[in-house]
Amino acid sequence: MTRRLSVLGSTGSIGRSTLDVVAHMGGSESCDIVALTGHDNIDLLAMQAKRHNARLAVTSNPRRYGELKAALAGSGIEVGAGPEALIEAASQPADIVMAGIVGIAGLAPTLAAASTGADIALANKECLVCAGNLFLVAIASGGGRLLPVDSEHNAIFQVLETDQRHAVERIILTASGGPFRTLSRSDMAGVTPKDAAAHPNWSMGLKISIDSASMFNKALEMIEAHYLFDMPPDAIEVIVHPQSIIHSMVGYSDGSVLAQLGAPDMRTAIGYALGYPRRLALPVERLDFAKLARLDFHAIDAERFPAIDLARRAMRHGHAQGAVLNGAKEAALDAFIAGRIGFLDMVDIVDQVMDHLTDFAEPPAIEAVFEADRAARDQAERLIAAL
Ligand SMILES: NC(=O)C1=CN([C@@H]2O[C@H](COP(=O)(O)OP(=O)(O)OC[C@H]3O[C@@H](n4cnc5c(N)ncnc54)[C@H](OP(=O)(O)O)[C@@H]3O)[C@@H](O)[C@H]2O)C=CC1
Ligand SMILES: CC(=O)[C@@H](O)[C@H](O)COP(=O)(O)O
Ligand SMILES: [Mn+2]
Repeated sequence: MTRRLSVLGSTGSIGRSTLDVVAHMGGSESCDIVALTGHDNIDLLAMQAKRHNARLAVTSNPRRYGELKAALAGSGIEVGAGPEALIEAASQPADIVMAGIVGIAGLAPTLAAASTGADIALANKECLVCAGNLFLVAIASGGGRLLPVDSEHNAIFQVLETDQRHAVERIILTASGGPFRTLSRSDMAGVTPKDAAAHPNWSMGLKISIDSASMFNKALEMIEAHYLFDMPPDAIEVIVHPQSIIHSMVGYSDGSVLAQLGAPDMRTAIGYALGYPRRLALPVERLDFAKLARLDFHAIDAERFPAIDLARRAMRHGHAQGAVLNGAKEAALDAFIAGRIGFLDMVDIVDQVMDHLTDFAEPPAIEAVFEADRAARDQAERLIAAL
């Protein structure tokens, strides 16, 4: 089967893995590439567009238009730049759109893609974290399917029996624990962005890697699961599983727990979404259980990883509190990467911003999400400046 595919964020970790899956499709499975988008990595974007014979290549950074145009001159590939061109790329008729842009920057183009009725392969977790109900309504009114790509949510999607939804008691998200799984809180105070980006199991973009170290990644994933699977906050558990082999689990009313396992390679989750409901043949490592020998599990230490409690607070509060948490987190993460604040300052800042901004209503439209995001960033910036 040939499907028309657009990749938002094709130059990133998810985008590159997506195109690798496409390149390995065989038999009757293939994709025609409609649009590819990147931001600053113009050389790679142009190379991908040529290699995959894309119809359109767009950089969301308007200052890079000339470079992209020059790189694709004579190729016959249409070129665009800037936020409007990004929305236009996302709105092109396609059967499936991979949402692989990092951060809230992925929200507007993914919503635009959803409204065309395309299936959305959702890697970008911030869409649901910041605009949960709004995003689900956009998917429902567009008529396309929402296919989770985040490895934990993809795992749950794989083991959630649709006709047994009434019997689901809990979902259990696994967390690797990141590079600081065993570090004391006082030692975490001195870590650098490079230390924090060194994920033990997964090769990913810089921001999600650092979020894994602070467990803000898991916090975002709890909120993502809350909306995606319509689960109350108390039915969403997190367990540390250092090997990242079990990607997540679903617990049923008869005591059964179903899990999805696999090597830590995003191509499995991406391939599951691109091929759904069929399974593709993929060149990922096969698990050798004799070599693995054991799988470990530990409770989360909430004192060392307070981001988990912030996620529960955001879910219980509802409304725009996911956007507040994420906006403050994105501002604090940028400040940490820039060397302006320490690792532990990030969670303190988000905590304080969430305490301060509690009055936003349920966002009726994307503008209200951006308003909450902006307020959270402004408040976070004030706290960062005062440190
Ligand atoms: N990487 C992974 O394994 C996983 C990622 N995710 C989620 O998927 C998303 C993407 O993550 P990942 O691939 O690691 O991130 P990367 O940083 O590797 O890639 C991000 C992509 O977004 C583009 N981009 C950056 N800034 C902007 C902007 N302001 N506007 C539009 N596009 C922009 C980048 O372009 P350029 O590089 O050209 O500047 C790049 O194509 C995140 O939400 C992450 O949480 C979820 C599960 C696993
Ligand atoms: C691959 C993926 O989905 C990441 O979100 C991954 O889960 C990060 O691992 P931890 O956040 O559990 O360290
Ligand atoms: Mn994940």
